[in-house]
Amino acid sequence: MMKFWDGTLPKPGQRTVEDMRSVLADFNACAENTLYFMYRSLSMNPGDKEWLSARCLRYDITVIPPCLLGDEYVKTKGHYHPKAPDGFGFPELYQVISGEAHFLLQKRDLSDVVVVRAKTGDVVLVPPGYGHVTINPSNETLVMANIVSDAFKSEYEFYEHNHGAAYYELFGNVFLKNPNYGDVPKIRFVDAFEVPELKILHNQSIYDLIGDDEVLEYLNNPVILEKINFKI
Ligand SMILES: O=P(O)(O)OC[C@H]1O[C@](O)(CO)[C@@H](O)[C@@H]1O
Repeated sequence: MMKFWDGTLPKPGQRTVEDMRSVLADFNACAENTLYFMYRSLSMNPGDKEWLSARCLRYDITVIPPCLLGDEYVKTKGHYHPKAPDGFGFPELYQVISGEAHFLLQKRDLSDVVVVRAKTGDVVLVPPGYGHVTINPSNETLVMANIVSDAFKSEYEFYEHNHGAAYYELFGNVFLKNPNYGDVPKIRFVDAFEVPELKILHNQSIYDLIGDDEVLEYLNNPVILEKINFKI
């Protein structure tokens, strides 16, 4: 696997198949190895660390080796974010460092389900009010980075209770509706896109946004995204 971080890495959070069982298409799926590794709160130097912590932000890297769980591609567990004090859900900024990702996003009221297809270098902004699962639909390791507010706890209950997101992605890129959901919209498929007004650009490391005093403000004040009418 390529080197994805220059500094020392902390001990990662890990998810095994047992941690994931409640959200899998096949409850009895087996996997010997850890499914993914989460390196949280990374910074390259003390200045960046202080800048991030003063703004209550976090830079994480997640590594998801390829794996099939039964017929289903490996994925993150899935969660929603609560609302920020300004009344809009906390968003999250992602970038694929290497590999390929499908970001399966669903609105809380299930009025919209979107799959954002992203390849190496692509950026994806998860909008307020959307839960997210990241799928590795390839036979390469997916390495992705995110910057997110550190002022909230992820909410897993809905995904656990409903045995995953509204759809499962199976081998051959087949999306299967999760039978535990009622009526859900058809998936909208979109390619990852840039948001130039927020300096969110493909192939420009999101890490380089650290230190810019205005550009990541929407992560704690999501109303800013409302004002620029950001839509996925
Ligand atoms: O918490 P989950 O659903 O397993 O997803 C893991 C992902 O979420 C994050 O915690 C950020 O939302 C990342 O560190 C990681 O990519």
